[in-house]
Amino acid sequence: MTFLAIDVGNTRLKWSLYDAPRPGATLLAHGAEFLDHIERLAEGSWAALPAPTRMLGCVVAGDAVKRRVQEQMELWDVAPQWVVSSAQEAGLVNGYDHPLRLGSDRWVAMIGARHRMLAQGPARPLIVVMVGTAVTVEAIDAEGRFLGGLILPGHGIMLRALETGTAGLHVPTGEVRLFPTNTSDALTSGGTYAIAGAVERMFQHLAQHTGVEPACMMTGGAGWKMAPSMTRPFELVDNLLFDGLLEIAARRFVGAGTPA
Ligand SMILES: Nc1ncnc2c1ncn2[C@@H]1O[C@H](COP(=O)(O)OP(=O)(O)O)[C@@H](O)[C@H]1O
Ligand SMILES: CC(C)(COP(=O)(O)O)[C@@H](O)C(=O)NCCC(=O)O
Ligand SMILES: [K+]
Repeated sequence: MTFLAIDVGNTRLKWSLYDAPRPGATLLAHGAEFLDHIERLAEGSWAALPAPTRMLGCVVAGDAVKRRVQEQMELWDVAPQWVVSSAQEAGLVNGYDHPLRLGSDRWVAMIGARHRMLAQGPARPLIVVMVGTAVTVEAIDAEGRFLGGLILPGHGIMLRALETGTAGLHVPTGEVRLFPTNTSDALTSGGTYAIAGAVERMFQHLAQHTGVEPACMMTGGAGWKMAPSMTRPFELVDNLLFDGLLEIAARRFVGAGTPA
């Protein structure tokens, strides 16, 4: 009983194959492709995989990209299933004005983070930071209620916006510095501290709202870039999205959780 989890963001498709659709399942294979290279999957890294029995994914890159991914999946006899954010799922309550409009990647990452925290100890308020194409900073209270979150441009978008909006900011990538003294360092540090500052602010909001010091988890392709610049203790998790997809899959594919 193999399970394929797919996360299609605005930059890359990430996939993981497990031996079962349940938390703690054994990872059999994994990979990532830029969206331009999706058409390589069926004849490339997916060609030699054991056929997945179940699949669950989340996609925020639009319907055209979703169709391109599903075409590659025709290699196997497995029904594509995509998570849609809902009012509640897997112990989490969605506080968004319109729960369906919340990015499904955000919802799934929060579910993964909440269960990861519960597996480690007692429930606490939780900040979930996802550093991908965009950056999201979510606040969840100790009862599992998603209170709301921030959306910011990621490193790449911030730099491109400054490059296209000005005449004098076409420079190579710099270093993060406390007091940047050249344009490259000023841009790299500005972007990094914009994100770190947003996380710090959300941390304060949640601490004040709940009266308890929140836990903090960070994930996403560019999470490692942020790690040295954070102001609070946090756990850097490889891919919270896959943790979340395993939680949802275990509930959705009931009876399918026992490894073959
Ligand atoms: N090996 C890598 N390939 C692509 N992007 C990377 C890599 N390492 C870090 N990044 C950074 O991560 C961001 C993309 O992260 P990712 O989690 O793939 O985003 P998304 O989920 O939005 O597709 C890019 O903006 C890039 O700056
Ligand atoms: C905020 C996002 C663009 C993040 O995308 P990503 O960086 O993971 O590619 C995505 O979650 C999205 O399109 N959300 C829909 C709007 C919302 O969550 O309010
Ligand atoms: K993402």
